[in-house]
Amino acid sequence: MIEKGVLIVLSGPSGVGKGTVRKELFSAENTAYEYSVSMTTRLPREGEVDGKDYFFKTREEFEALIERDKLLEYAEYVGNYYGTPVDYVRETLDNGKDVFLEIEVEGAKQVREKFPEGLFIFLAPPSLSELETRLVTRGTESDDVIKTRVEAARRELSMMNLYDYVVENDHVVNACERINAIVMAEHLKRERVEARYKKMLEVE
Ligand SMILES: Nc1nc2c(ncn2[C@@H]2O[C@H](COP(=O)(O)OP(=O)(O)O)[C@@H](O)[C@H]2O)c(=O)[nH]1
Ligand SMILES: Nc1ncnc2c1ncn2[C@@H]1O[C@H](COP(=O)(O)OP(=O)(O)O)[C@@H](O)[C@H]1O
Repeated sequence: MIEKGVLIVLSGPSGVGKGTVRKELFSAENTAYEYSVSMTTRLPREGEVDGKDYFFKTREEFEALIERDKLLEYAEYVGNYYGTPVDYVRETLDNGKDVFLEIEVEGAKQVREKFPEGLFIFLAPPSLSELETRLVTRGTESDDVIKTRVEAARRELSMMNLYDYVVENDHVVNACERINAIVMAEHLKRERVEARYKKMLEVE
């Protein structure tokens, strides 16, 4: 029987660097995780590819997916829906591969309820003022929106104790190293290594 993969959920407040850290993790040649491409109703940005960055859907299509129970979780974020395709996640885990989700906190909460055996990692900023600086430097939001995001971040930060681990995103490479170490430790915990070791001894 194949061991099931680990469902890794990376979440945290807007602007903390989730997308940046995720891209860095997946830029490595030998990434051990499968990235679950999300569904969204937001319009593609320049350079974004359907099926690679997101599956771009109309609101009607997205609502039909909700109706048909095709999403592991979904949330409305700044006027658009975002959600995780449940069939892909289940099939990939069943094939023994780790699945990586990079989602906002409301969605992560839903996954926690449906999938408590997941590995929940909260990406935290070094400080609230650094978070604000990152939102400003990203330059994708107006001053008003940034203010709302920082307020929301206060609430979101209080949710970090619901996670298995908190990783500080001081430097992107450090955050990636910490995440990889956590996943490796989780595998050890789940005794996959022991099982493999036993198998090796059987073969020899
Ligand atoms: N709940 C949920 N959130 C998602 C999903 N995919 C992406 N997100 C989050 O949606 C938010 C907005 O994503 P996006 O529009 O790509 O903008 P950006 O990541 O802020 O540049 C981010 O916080 C993502 O982590 C998903 O499938 N479910
Ligand atoms: N460790 C870091 N140090 C400094 N800036 C960072 C770091 N991680 C991300 N950033 C910057 O912060 C901004 C927000 O990052 P982003 O990945 O879009 O956040 P999120 O996906 O959590 O909303 C971007 O301008 C990004 O380049």
